[in-house]
Amino acid sequence: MKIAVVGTGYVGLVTGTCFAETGNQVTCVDINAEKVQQMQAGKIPIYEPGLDDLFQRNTQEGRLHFTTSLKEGIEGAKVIFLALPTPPGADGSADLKYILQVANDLGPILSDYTVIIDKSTVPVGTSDKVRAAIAKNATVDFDVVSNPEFLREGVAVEDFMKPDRVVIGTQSDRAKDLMSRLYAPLVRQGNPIIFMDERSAELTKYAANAFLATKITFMNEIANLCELVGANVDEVRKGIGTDSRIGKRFLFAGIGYGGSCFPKDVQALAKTSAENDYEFKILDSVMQVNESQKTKLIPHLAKHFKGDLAGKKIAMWGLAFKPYTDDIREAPALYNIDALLELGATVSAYDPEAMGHVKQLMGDKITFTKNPYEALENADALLIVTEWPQFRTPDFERMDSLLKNKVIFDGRNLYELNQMQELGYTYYSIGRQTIH
Ligand SMILES: NC(=O)c1ccc[n+]([C@@H]2O[C@H](COP(=O)([O-])OP(=O)(O)OC[C@H]3O[C@@H](n4cnc5c(N)ncnc54)[C@H](O)[C@@H]3O)[C@@H](O)[C@H]2O)c1
Ligand SMILES: O=c1ccn([C@@H]2O[C@H](COP(=O)(O)OP(=O)(O)O[C@H]3O[C@H](CO)[C@@H](O)[C@H](O)[C@H]3O)[C@@H](O)[C@H]2O)c(=O)[nH]1
Repeated sequence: MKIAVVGTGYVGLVTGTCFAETGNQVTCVDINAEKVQQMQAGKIPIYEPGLDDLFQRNTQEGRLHFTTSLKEGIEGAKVIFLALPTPPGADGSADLKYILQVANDLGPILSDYTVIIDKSTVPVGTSDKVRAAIAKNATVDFDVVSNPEFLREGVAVEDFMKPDRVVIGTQSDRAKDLMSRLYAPLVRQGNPIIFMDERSAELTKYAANAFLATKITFMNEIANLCELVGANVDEVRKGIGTDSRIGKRFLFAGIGYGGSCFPKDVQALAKTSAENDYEFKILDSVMQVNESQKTKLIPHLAKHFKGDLAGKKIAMWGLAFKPYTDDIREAPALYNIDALLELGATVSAYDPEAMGHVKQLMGDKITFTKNPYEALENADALLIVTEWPQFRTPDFERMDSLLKNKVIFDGRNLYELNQMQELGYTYYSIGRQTIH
C-alpha cells in the first residue's frame, strides 16, 4: 500500500519505517528541511534502538522516502498519517495548530478517496475538527480515523512491531477495511485491533497515559510513606506486583515521571475535564505529587551538606528522561540541575546519549564528561537521575578513588542497601532507609 506520514519525529519516523518494513511504499513529510536532508542522506535524526537497521534497509530497498513537500508526499497515498506535535498551550490544553494547519492544507490537494489518520495524541473531538478543516476545500471523499500510538521511546520499534493492541476509532467500513489490511502483519501474534468510535479512541490514549502516570505516582507516594515508617518500597512493590490484578510493571518508585507524553497528557486530560465542568481530582494530585517528587533528593542533599551547597561539586549520572533515549523533554535531570545551580553548587554530568541536547539548552552552565567516572573527579557527591544499565554495576573502587566523599543520592534505586552498607557508602535512595 502507498502511505504518507506527515511529521517525522519519534512517532512519525518509527511509523513510516515500520510500515515500510512490512512492505508498504512510504513517504515521510516534514517541514524541517535540515531533518529531511539528513534522512535523504541516510542518517536518522533521533536515537532509537533498532531503528537505524530498519531505516537503512528500507531506504536502500526503495520503500522509504522523504520530502518537505506535502503535495509530493501524499501523491497516490491511500492513507495519510498525521504524526505532528501537540504541545501544551499556555492553558495546558493540547495545541492543535500543527494538526489543523496540515488538515487545511490537505483539503485542496486530495485527488482520490483517502483515509487521514490522527496518530498524534489529541483531545476528544479533534477528528471532527480535522474532518471539518479538510472538508472546507476537498473535492473527493475521505475519512478521518483516530489511531492513537502507544509506543514507548527507547523500545519504540518493538512496541510498534508487536503492539499489545491497536486502537482504531472510525465508523466507516471502508476505512476499517484499509486499516485492517495495513495493520494485519503487526497483529499476527493474536493481539487485537480494537475498533471503536473516534471519541472513545481519542480518550483511550489519554486514559492509558494518565492511568500509568497515576500508577507511578501512587508508588512514589507509597515510597514517601515507606521512608517515614521504616519500610522498603522495593519489597512492597514485589509484594503487590505479584497480584495479577495489579501487575508488575510501572511500579518503580523514583524521582518522578518525565518525557514528552505523561506530563503533557495528564495536564491536557485535566483541562478537557475542566472544560466539561468535571473536576478530575486524582489528576490534580498526580501532577502536584510528581512536581515535588522530581527534586525530592535536593533537600536531603542540602541537609547532608549542613544547608550549604555553595561551591559543592555534584556529579550527575543520567540526563535523559529515561534510559535508551536521547530525549530530555521534561526530564527530571533538568529540574535537579536548576535546583542545584540555584543553591550555588556546580554540576558535572554524564549521559550516554543526551548530553548534546542538554548542552544545546544549557550551554556552559554545567560541565559534561566523556565517561561516568570523569564526572566523579573531586565531586562532593553523586546524584543518579537516569537508570542507564551501565550505572548498575559500576567499579566502586574506582569511584571511591575519585569522589571526595563516599556519598550517593540515588533517584532510581539502582543498588542494594546491604551492598552500600558493606562498601561503606552514605546512601540516600527512594522509599528506603538511608544508609550511613
Ligand atoms: N514520543 C512518543 O513517545 C510518543 C508516543 C505516542 C504518541 N506520541 C504523540 O505523537 C505526536 C508526535 O510526537 P513526537 O514525539 O513524534 O513529536 P516530535 O516533536 O518528535 O516530531 C514532530 C515532527 O513534526 C514535524 N512538523 C511540525 N509541523 C509540521 C508540518 N506542518 N508538516 C510536516 N511536519 C511538521 C516536526 O518538524 C517534527 O519533526 C504527539 O502528539 C505526541 O503526544 C508521542
Ligand atoms: O515504573 C516506572 C515506569 C516509568 N517511570 C517513568 O515514567 C516516565 C515515562 O516512561 P515510559 O512510559 O517508559 O516512556 P514514554 O516513552 O514517555 O512512554 C509513555 O508515553 C508514550 C507517549 O504517549 C506512550 O505511547 C507510552 O505508552 C507511555 O508508556 C519516565 O520518566 C520513567 O522514568 C517511572 O518512574 N516508574
